[in-house]
Amino acid sequence: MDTDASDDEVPTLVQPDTTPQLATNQDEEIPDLVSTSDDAPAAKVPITIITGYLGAGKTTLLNYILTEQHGKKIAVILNEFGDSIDIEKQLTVSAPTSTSAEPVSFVPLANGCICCSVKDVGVAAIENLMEQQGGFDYILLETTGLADPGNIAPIFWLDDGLGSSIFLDGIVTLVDAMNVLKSLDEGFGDENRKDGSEEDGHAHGPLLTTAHLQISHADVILINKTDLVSPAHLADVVARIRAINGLARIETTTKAQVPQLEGFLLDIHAYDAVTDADLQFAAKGHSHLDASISTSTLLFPALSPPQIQRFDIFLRTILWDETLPCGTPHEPFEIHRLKGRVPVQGGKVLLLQGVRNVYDVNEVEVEGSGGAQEAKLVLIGRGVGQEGFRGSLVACLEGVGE
Ligand SMILES: Nc1nc2c(ncn2[C@@H]2O[C@H](COP(=O)(O)OP(=O)(O)OP(=O)(O)O)[C@@H](O)[C@H]2O)c(=O)[nH]1
Ligand SMILES: [Zn+2]
Repeated sequence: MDTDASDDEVPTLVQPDTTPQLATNQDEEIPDLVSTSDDAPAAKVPITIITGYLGAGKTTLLNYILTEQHGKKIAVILNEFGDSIDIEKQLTVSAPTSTSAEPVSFVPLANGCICCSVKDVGVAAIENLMEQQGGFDYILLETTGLADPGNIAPIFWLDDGLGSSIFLDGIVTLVDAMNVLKSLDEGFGDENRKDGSEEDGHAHGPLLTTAHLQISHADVILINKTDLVSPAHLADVVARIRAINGLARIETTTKAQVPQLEGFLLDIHAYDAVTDADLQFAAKGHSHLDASISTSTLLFPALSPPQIQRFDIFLRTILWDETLPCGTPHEPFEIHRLKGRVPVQGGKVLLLQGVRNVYDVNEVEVEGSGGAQEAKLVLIGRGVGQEGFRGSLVACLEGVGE
């Protein structure tokens, strides 16, 4: 992809397979295991994607963040026009000031922030905007209510080698406490809704809705509008959402007022290091509370050095081919998010991150007894709770089929 910031074209949304970043299934090479120890280039601007079903409170959250004292100069980017509320309304009255092919409007906001709107978001488009307006510390991208973050996140989750001036910090999903269970069960008015019958004529199991996609990909989930529901209903909502996404941090809010911005919503670095704390919510095994999407955790012993390659084959096959390798029969599945910490005998740990078919493995040195710890691999998606995952992993690590 051309990342030249002077490029006049605003790129359209690109899929992982057209973007030379990290490891994708178009790049059949085994990704290098790279150390994270080398110096991170300074002054990269974090981008947080804010997603959520229609009316969940995305704009309310943006306004809250912008009016809080955060000491940051924030650029807000909306990837749609034509909503009648607050920020969106201002957009329609401002004149385009950009030289890019798509109309872009800037609106000054409180705290020296700006707001702009791009029809098609892309890294080069955003880098352009930053260059024109200058000096921003943070970018918030509000997606449309029916957006699938699994299509958006890989665009911003870029290889360091591309030298981008922005990096994906995290995905925040707003959920409407009153309506979310209905959205999960019915997917009303939902363009991403997938039920049993698909083009290939196979049944793919229970209904998958936009609400599922937005929850399964999230790093932070705000269950908003708690003033409209009873404590019992709220408890049901929390349990259902935790069953879908065992990795995200969950907070309940009214008017999207989070207790803390820094380190909770902003600057969370959800796509770099994987800490034990990041994996603490994901219980052993998996839950059946939601029929469509679940979180499943695989625990296994530290790898021996020759098993690193075998483990990578396992990862590549489940993420790129959506099949279980090493001779394991399985039902259809799809993986939305993956995180893991996998110790290797001798004191290294593999830190794993994945979104859809894009993944990254970082090998880091650890102090002390890294090799003695148990490995933990957390998968979020459809069909990830099936027993075959464990058998396939064990068979691959044993070298079956080599
Ligand atoms: N009762 C209640 N209303 C809320 C809460 N948070 C937001 N709202 C209201 O819900 C409505 C929708 O909120 P928005 O912030 O516009 O939601 P959105 O996700 O940006 O909506 P779209 O952009 O249309 O998808 C507005 O009228 C808000 O004032 C809350 O916690 N409780
Ligand atoms: Zn909105």
